[in-house]
Amino acid sequence: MSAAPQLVVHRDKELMAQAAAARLITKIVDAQAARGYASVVLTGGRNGNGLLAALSSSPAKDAIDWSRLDLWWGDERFLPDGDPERNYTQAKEALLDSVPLNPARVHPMPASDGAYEVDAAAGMYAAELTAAAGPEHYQSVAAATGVPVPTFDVLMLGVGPDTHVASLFPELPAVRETERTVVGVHGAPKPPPTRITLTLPAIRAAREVWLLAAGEDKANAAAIALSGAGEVQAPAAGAYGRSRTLWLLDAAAAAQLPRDLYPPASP
Ligand SMILES: O=C(O)[C@H](O)[C@@H](O)[C@H](O)[C@H](O)COP(=O)(O)O
Repeated sequence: MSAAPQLVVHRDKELMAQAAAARLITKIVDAQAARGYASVVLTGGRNGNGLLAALSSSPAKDAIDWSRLDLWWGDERFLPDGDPERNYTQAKEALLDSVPLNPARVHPMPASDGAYEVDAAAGMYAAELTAAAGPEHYQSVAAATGVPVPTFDVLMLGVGPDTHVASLFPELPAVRETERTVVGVHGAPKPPPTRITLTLPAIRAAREVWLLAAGEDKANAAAIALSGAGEVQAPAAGAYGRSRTLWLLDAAAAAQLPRDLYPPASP
């Protein structure tokens, strides 16, 4: 488990998106310089898509070799391919359709109009993750499950007002999962009710986990998750990386943090 979460608070959600995009560009460029490729897990939601849109408009995006970037998803709404509510559809619109990615390295989660119902579809994605976990990933076993997954350089997660991350909602079965890396979700409180999600063991295989929280509707969730709540009651509290856990907030989302947690450099 990484050390205590690091917090960075930005003035507002627009600046948070821009600064997080710049941070991601640098992380990807550094990973590609060090290992020849980078592996990133995207998140759905307004903050996640805001970051992608900010990245799309950044002149520095061309520093990334898009052909050597592996993209995965932390969760997906189990809807037909192309549905505007799918995280993959929204990521394509925000960024992916405007950069020269290698399609073989982009791994959307299965859609509901494919060959599998949601639980089997989740199993297929778990198998795809394991197949991608080559020898250089040998150490990235999703702890507790024993199942190999790729060594993600950065895994990003939006944070819901109820402290959910990916499609891991408080008290539902998926947040308690310790055997599998990807599961189907039924009856999610955030529509649509049927989803696919990485589990906490898979999330924790990432080198770095970045949690994105902007807006006053996230203030209570951030305070709960960062004040020692349990991961079943507050899934965001269980989202941490092997070497770094970074909370990227705006001032509104940080408003209820205990003063001793509020980073000194914040505006
Ligand atoms: O499928 C989804 O909806 C997301 O993956 C979900 O986990 C999202 O990131 C949070 O609900 C925060 O969403 P907002 O950033 O829109 O508040």
